[in-house]
Amino acid sequence: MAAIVNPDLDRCRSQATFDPLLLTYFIYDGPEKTKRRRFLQHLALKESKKVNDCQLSELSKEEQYEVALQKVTATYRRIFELGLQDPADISLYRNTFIEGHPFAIHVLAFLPAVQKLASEEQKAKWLPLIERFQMIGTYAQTELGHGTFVRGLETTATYDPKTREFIINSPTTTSAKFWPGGLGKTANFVVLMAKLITNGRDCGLQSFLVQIRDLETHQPLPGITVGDIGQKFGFGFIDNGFLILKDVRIPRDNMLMRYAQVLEDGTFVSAKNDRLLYGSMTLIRSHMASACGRALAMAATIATRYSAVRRQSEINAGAGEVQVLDFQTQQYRLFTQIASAYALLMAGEESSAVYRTVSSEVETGNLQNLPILHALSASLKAFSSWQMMFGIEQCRLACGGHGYSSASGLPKLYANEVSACTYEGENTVLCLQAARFLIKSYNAAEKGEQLPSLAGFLQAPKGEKSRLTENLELDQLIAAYEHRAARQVREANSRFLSHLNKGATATEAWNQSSQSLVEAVVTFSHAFVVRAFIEKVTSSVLEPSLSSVLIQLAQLYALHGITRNSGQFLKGGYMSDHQLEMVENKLYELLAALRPNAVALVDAFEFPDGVLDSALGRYDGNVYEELMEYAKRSKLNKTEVHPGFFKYQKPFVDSLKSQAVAQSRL
Ligand SMILES: CCCCCCCCCCCCCCCCCCCCCC(=O)SCCNC(=O)CCNC(=O)[C@H](O)C(C)(C)COP(=O)(O)OP(=O)(O)OC[C@H]1O[C@@H](n2cnc3c(N)ncnc32)[C@H](O)[C@@H]1OP(=O)(O)O
Ligand SMILES: Cc1cc2nc3c(=O)[nH]c(=O)nc-3n(C[C@H](O)[C@H](O)[C@H](O)COP(=O)(O)OP(=O)(O)OC[C@H]3O[C@@H](n4cnc5c(N)ncnc54)[C@H](O)[C@@H]3O)c2cc1C
Repeated sequence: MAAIVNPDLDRCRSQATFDPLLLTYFIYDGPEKTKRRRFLQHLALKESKKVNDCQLSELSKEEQYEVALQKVTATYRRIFELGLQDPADISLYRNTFIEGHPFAIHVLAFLPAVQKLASEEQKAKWLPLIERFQMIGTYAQTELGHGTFVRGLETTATYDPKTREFIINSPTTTSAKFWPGGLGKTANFVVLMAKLITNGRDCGLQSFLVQIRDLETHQPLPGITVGDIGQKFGFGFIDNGFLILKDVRIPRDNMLMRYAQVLEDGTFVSAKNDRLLYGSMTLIRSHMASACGRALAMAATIATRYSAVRRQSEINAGAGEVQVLDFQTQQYRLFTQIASAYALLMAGEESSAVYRTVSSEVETGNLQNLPILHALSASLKAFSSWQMMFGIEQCRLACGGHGYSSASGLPKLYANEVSACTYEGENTVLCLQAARFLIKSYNAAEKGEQLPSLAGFLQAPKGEKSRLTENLELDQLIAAYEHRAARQVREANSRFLSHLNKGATATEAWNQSSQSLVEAVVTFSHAFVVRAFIEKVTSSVLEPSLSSVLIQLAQLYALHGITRNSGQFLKGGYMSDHQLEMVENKLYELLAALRPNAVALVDAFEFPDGVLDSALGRYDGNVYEELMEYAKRSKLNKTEVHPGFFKYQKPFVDSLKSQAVAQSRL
């Protein structure tokens, strides 16, 4: 029997001015893909329940690990049985079946690292085993003492030409590998980043395939000390681990030799470009805007549906309590996050497309656009994970007290997803990487050189004024963001030069201007996202009813950024006070205009309830019933009287009672 839908939520749905199904097609690339998506999600949820129906977030870390392992093995068993081949189908099926699992780094980093860094011969030998999970691996780069500064890694791989082996060592406490996902208990292989030493010479960082556990007994091999790193902020289902290597010998052939090689006599042949070694990091970074957009879309769905169901306080005295979604402050909080989710999803599509283009160029030996890909993937990874982090928290706060309950699904979403600000490169550090590209491009532009299109905005004439009017022209919104970015890059460059002129070395001057550089990179990414959002909406063939709502959403995204950073748009008189006031007024108008469409905008993401895993975000809006059920399931309710009552509480109360009696007798 179909569940009765909460009438407030039902009414919100009926108020929509567009057909959400058309928006779903727009998000997921047409009716065919949407149909397939629904089919796979339905199948995955049904089968997942059969394997184990418990909620991971209700379990201890050890239990989470075990259930996640049970589920991920069942997932892949089914993926093979179903014959799924398309990576998009596989990740959709897996991510619906299970929210997270210990094979994540095997799939996301170990496999791509071998694909990218191994020679053809090595790939032919290892990839079939890796793809069929006969080898399960992780990407072991970070050490206790170094994550960011990769050149500072201390693990050594010393070549012994007599035996044609590398001898791997962790020479110091800080050289222990630390953090790799799946290392603690799951992996039997690692792609290991280590300093290559051959013929007595340090040849810098290289990658090696190292077996760490026996394939049958799973015991660590001789010379290997390995384990889990313990409780974390989130990601309880992944066994991030540590690894210490002592005189571990691997054959010469286990160095991943696509780009650099060590010959049998120990001669080192260097790569055409050392940075190719960082390829799997770039791959993940390039796809992270989409992943962040998805996470924010989940949070926005939960908070928006709940805000349609939740009634509290009156706007007009005596007229009854209103849906909290009717408060302008709530609309501001939530609609700006819905807009951000869409913006990140579109920007993610764009950055994945850039990744595909540049990586196929790299495959043919053309490295010309590698710096562009690095700058874009690094800066967008940082920007989108920061926006997602801030956005999920806004959604959680927008749910009031119930947002603090695990039943809302929001605490675990935040705790898991916030790690994206750190893994694959700490955000600030990645911004500073992108800053190198922007500053170089800026100086090239000053010399009148042609710039790649990504940096083309730096060539815009200075001293322009904004021509944005009440019509909120989309080209003027892009122009405003690109003007702001160009100005921030120029200012950061001036700071850098002024420190140089005062006698600082280049690296000191860079450090003294680094906050300014990071801010410039944030404005650059923001401009990229605004452009990607607007271009995707305007270049797609859409029903007018849908197109007008998406344009409103893109305008809201852009206006929100202007009001939050108004100082930067006012600088140099680019925008006038009058324009800024107009922007604020228009933003408030857009909130009211989007109100009838809010629920449809999040419904269109089509997150199944089983994926949202939230009492507040249920499609049927039966929030209160589910919250009560959730409370009743609390483990503390298993007994009417907790044993702690007799162990601690009663003796304590009784002791005070007898003391009081004793005192009253004095
Ligand atoms: C459908 C398709 C599906 C596809 C699937 C796709 C996947 C989908 C993904 C979805 C995800 C959701 C699920 C998540 C689950 C959990 C996952 C958790 C995973 C966590 C894994 C990790 O966490 S794993 C460790 C990552 N650990 C770092 O991330 C270290 C940061 N640290 C550095 O990255 C370097 O250390 C740092 C700072 C650059 C300095 O390195 P350094 O000192 O050597 O370099 P310098 O600063 O001197 O720079 C020297 C020159 O190299 C240039 N350059 C530098 N990097 C470059 C590069 N990558 N490419 C090109 N060029 C590069 C630079 O631009 C300079 O160029 P120039 O000189 O011309 O300016
Ligand atoms: C959930 C999770 C999963 C992970 N999975 C893996 C994995 O599978 N494999 C793996 O190898 N690693 C993994 N890591 C490690 C991760 O990649 C690193 O933690 C990350 O790259 C940050 O490096 P760090 O820890 O050394 O931070 P640090 O660099 O020590 O950062 C501390 C502070 O110093 C600042 N800082 C550092 N250097 C600079 C600089 N040059 N300029 C300005 N500021 C600077 C940072 O901005 C930050 O504020 C994982 C981490 C997490 C949290």
